Amino acid sequence: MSLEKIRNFSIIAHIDHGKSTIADRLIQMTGALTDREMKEQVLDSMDIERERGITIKAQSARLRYTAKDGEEYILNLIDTPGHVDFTYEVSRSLAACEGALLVVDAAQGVEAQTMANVYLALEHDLEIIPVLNKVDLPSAEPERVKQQIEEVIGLDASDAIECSAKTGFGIDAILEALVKRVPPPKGDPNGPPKALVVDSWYDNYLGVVSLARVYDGELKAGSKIRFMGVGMDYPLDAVGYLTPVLQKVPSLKAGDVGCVMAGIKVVKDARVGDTITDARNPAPEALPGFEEAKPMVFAGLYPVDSADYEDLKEALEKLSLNDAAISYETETSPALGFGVRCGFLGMLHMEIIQERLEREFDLDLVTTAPTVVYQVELTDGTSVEVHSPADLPAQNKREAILEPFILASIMAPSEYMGAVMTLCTERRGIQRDMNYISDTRVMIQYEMPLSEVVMDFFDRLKSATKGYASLDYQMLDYREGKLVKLDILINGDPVDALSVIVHADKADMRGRELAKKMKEIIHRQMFDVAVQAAIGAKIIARETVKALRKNVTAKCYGGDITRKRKLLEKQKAGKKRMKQIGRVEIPQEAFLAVLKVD
Ligand SMILES: Nc1nc2c(ncn2[C@@H]2O[C@H](COP(=O)(O)OP(=O)(O)OP(=O)(O)O)[C@@H](O)[C@H]2O)c(=O)[nH]1
Repeated sequence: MSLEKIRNFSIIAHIDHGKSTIADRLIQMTGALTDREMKEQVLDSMDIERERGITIKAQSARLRYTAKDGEEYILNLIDTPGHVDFTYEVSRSLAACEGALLVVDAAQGVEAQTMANVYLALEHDLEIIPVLNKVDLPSAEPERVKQQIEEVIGLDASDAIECSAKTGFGIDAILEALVKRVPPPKGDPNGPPKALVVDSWYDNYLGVVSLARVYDGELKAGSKIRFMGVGMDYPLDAVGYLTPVLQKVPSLKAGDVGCVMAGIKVVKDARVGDTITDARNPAPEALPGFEEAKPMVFAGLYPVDSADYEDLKEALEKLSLNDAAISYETETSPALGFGVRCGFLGMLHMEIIQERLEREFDLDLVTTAPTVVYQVELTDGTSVEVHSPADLPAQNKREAILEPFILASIMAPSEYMGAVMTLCTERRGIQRDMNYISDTRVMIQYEMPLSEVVMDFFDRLKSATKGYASLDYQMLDYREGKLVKLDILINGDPVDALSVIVHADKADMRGRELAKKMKEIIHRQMFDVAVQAAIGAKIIARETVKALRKNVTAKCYGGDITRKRKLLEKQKAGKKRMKQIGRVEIPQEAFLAVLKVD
C-alpha cells in the first residue's frame, strides 16, 4: 500500500462522549469484524475497563475502506487512553498520527478533558476534525456546541460532522472526511527503519506485543531489532496488523501501524515512546520525546495476613509484566509488618492496581494513604526524594521541603463557581484564570499542591457541583512549602503508617479532626485506647476510645440464632481488613482517613 493511501488517526474525547462507540461503528462499517465477533465494545478489552467504562490500555485497528472516489484506503485507528493519569501515553499515540477526530457530545458541549487533548493534538500538528456525537438526543444542540468549539478552542467548526454513534447516522461522513482531510503519512521507505512504540502489552502466548508506527524503512520478521531508548536488541519473531484481530504479515513498512513481537518478557523493556530500529542498519538517532514513566503518587500496600506477603510480591511481578508504569520496593513498617511501597502515575492508576491485586489475585490488602513525592533539601546541601512520610528526615536535618504543584483546569456551570472557588482556596489553590466558555459555563484554572488533590478532591468537586464539573490537570513544578509531619499515636506509640505530611497552618486543625475521626473508626476494645495527634514531640490532640463492657452478641434478643450468626459474620467480614497494631485492631478506613479530613 503506497503512503498516499494510508491515514493514521486517533479519536480524542472527554470521558463518555462516545469515543468507544464511534470506534466500534467505524470498525463495523468497514467490515473489519463480523457482527458475531463484534462484542459490545471491542476496543475496551479489559474487564475492569468495561465495568468502569473507561479505556486504560490503548489498542488500535487497521481498517480497509473503499472511499467514494472508488479507491481503497487503509485507515489506522490508534486508540488512546482517556484519563489524566495517562497523558504521556496519549501524547505518544497522537505523535503517531496525522489526524484526529475530536468527538464532542452535542448535548454536553466542550469539557476540560476535551481541551487538554486538543492542545496535545495541536502540539503534534494534527488535522483535527470536529465531530458532534449524540445528535439523536433531544437535548442535542449541535449549532451551539459548534460555536463553543470555535470560541473556546479556536478551531473552525463550520464543517464539523454531526453524527450519532448510536443510530449510525453520520459515520460514513466521518470515514470520507478522514480520507479527504487527514494528510497521508510522510516517510522514507528505503531509509534505516524507525518506528515509534505507541503501546505495549503482555500476551500469555506471544510475550510482549508492541504496537508501533513505522516512520522510515521496513521492519521485517526474522531481522534483528533494537529498542534505542532502553538499548536492547531482539530477534524480530513476527509482525502483524490488528484488524482488530491480529493478522501476521512479512513486514511493516513506512507509514504502517502494526504489532511487533520479539519475545520480550516485560513491557518495561518495550516502553511506550521508545524507537525501534534495525540492529544491523540502525537509524542515526531516535525519535524525540522518549520519557521514563514517572510515578507521581506512592502508597504502602500491606497484606492483611502477613503470610500473604510472598503472594503479594508475586502478584506485583505479574502485573508489572503488563504495566511499565508501576514501580515497587519492599517496605517494612513497624506497625503493618512486611509490605511494598508502590509508585503510581496517579490516583486512577492506583485504584486500578489495587483492584486487580484484590480481584485477580485474591489478596486482602491494607493500603496506606497515598503520598506525593516530596523533595527535601538537607542541611548538608544534598537533597532527597521522599515517597513516604515515614522517610521524612528529622527536622534538624531538613533545610526545606518542596512539594509538586499542578495546574488544575475545572469547567462547571457558572452557578457553582462560588463553591468551586471555595473548595480550591481551601486546598491552597492560587487562582490563575477564569473564562466564560458559554453563557452558563465557566472554565477556571488554579495552581494547587498535588497533595491537596490526591485523595478526595474530585469527589468533593463533583458533589459541590452536583456532578457537573470536569477536571483536568498538568504538572507544573516543585515549590517550597511550610510542611510538617503529623503523627498519630495509639496508646502512646506512633503508628508510622498513619503519619501524614501536612501544611503547618492546617496541622493543628487536621490533628484534632484526625484524632476525633480515629476515635470513631477504631472499634471499642476490651480496654481504653488513647488516640493522640502529635507534631514532633508536641501532642496537639487526644481522644479516648472507651473500653467495651459487654459482648456485642448480648445485644441480640432471645435465642434468635440466625440474627446472632449474621452479626458474627458481619464482624468477621469487617475483620478481614483489620490490622493488629500492638493490642489494638485498626480497620482499613483509618489508614485512608488521614487524607479525608476536611
Ligand atoms: N444517545 C446516544 N448515546 C450514545 C451515543 N454514542 C455513545 N453513546 C452512549 O454514551 C455512553 C458513553 O459512550 P462510550 O463510547 O463508552 O464513551 P467513551 O468516550 O468511549 O468513554 P470512555 O471510554 O470512558 O472514555 C455510552 O452509554 C454510549 O452508549 C450516541 O450517538 N447517542
